[in-house]
This record gives sequence, structure tokens and C-alpha cells, in this order.
Amino acid sequence: MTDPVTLDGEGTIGHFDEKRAENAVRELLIAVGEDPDREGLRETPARVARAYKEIFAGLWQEPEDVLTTTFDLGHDEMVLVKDIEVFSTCEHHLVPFRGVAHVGYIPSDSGKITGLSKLARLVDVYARRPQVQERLTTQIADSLMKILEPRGVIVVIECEHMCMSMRGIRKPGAKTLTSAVRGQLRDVATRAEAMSLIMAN
Ligand SMILES: Nc1nc2c(ncn2[C@@H]2O[C@H](COP(=O)(O)OP(=O)(O)OP(=O)(O)O)[C@@H](O)[C@H]2O)c(=O)[nH]1
Ligand SMILES: [Zn+2]
Repeated sequence: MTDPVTLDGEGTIGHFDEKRAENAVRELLIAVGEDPDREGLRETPARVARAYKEIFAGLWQEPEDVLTTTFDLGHDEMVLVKDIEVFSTCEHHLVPFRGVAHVGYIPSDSGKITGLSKLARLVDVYARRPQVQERLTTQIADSLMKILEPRGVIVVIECEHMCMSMRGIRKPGAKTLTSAVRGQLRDVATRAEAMSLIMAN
């Protein structure tokens, strides 16, 4: 049986098999040589299942669920929200990557814009899925293009990947930067303006 997932009272969406996740975590604990029945671990499979339900909640959301509020303000200059905290999960190792996203767009001729918080919510929709940073970046850009029909979009993401810090190559502090630019933001001057805003303190 699966439970419906409800996210902060904001729409809905889909199913997460908590029991199956719990069983899998129990198996994993046995596989690594632990005793899942010892005192400290007894509640862990259920706890981890609940944590994954939250961490992967974006699998059950679509961008349209969060880009709900749009206004026609007639504002046709660039809007940029920078330093949006990102917590995501690397789909190769299922460990976190974290950092910041900068999301900007130039509204459509009619000036169709969205609430600023909705840009951060959009980042979360895609970050709360098993991800690679490149896909996270392009999904945010493409969904904004589709829904707001802006003249241009820029998304820049800077993250540290725990799979490179705590294991494997073990290079803590290395940052990965990815960008996606669409429409008018591909123009050299416009892109340079956006980048200078992103880089400014
Ligand atoms: N392009 C890209 N690569 C990623 C991302 N997250 C993790 N990786 C890389 O995915 C690759 C997986 O490589 P594999 O050789 O299959 O796995 P591995 O043996 O665990 O690799 P190492 O991490 O080098 O030990 C690694 O090079 C990771 O650094 C991401 O968001 N984007
Ligand atoms: Zn990884």
C-alpha cells in the first residue's frame, strides 16, 4: 500500500512507498554489517523512510504546482533572485550536493512575472529528486521558459558534491558551476549584465 504525499498543504501529488523504503533500509543496514535490531537502530529504517519521503518529495510535484501566482505588471526588465539555498541528492551515489542557485529572467513583452518565492520553490521541485547538477540547472531554465514565456532565462548553480568530498576523490571544497541560458539572455551583453549581478556581493 502507498500513502498519498501532501506537501505543506500545497498540492499534492503522487505516492511514496514508505514500507518498501523502510524494508530497504533495514536490508542495507544488514548488508553493511550492522544489526538493525539493536537499540539505537530500531527506529532508523522508519526514520530514514520518512526522511527520503521529504528529500525526494519533488518527484511528486510539477513546476506548474508552484509557479501558480503570475501577474502582468508590465515590468519588462530583468528579475534575478540569487543565493537560493540548494539541497539535492546526487543520483549516482545518493549522497547530498549543496550550494546555491541564481535564477533570473526577462519577462515577456506583456510583463508576465511570478512571485519571487516561487522561483525558490521551483528550485526545490527539481532539487528534491535524484539529480545531476546539469539536469537540475536545465530543468529549472526550461520550465521557466515554458510557464512564464519570458524573453530570456538564466540559471547558474554552484554546488559542493559530497560524493567528491567524503568519499572517492575526496576533494572537499571543490565547487561545480553549471549554467543554462535561454532566449535573450544568450546575447553577450545581457548575459554579461546578469553574470555581473550574480557575481556582485
Ligand atoms: N556530471 C556530473 N557528474 C556527477 C554529478 N554528481 C556526481 N557525478 C559524478 O558521477 C561520476 C560517477 O562515476 P563512476 O565512475 O560511475 O562512479 P565512481 O566509481 O563512484 O566514481 P568516483 O566518484 O570517481 O569514485 C563521478 O565522476 C561523480 O563525480 C553531477 O551532478 N554531474
Ligand atoms: Zn555522486
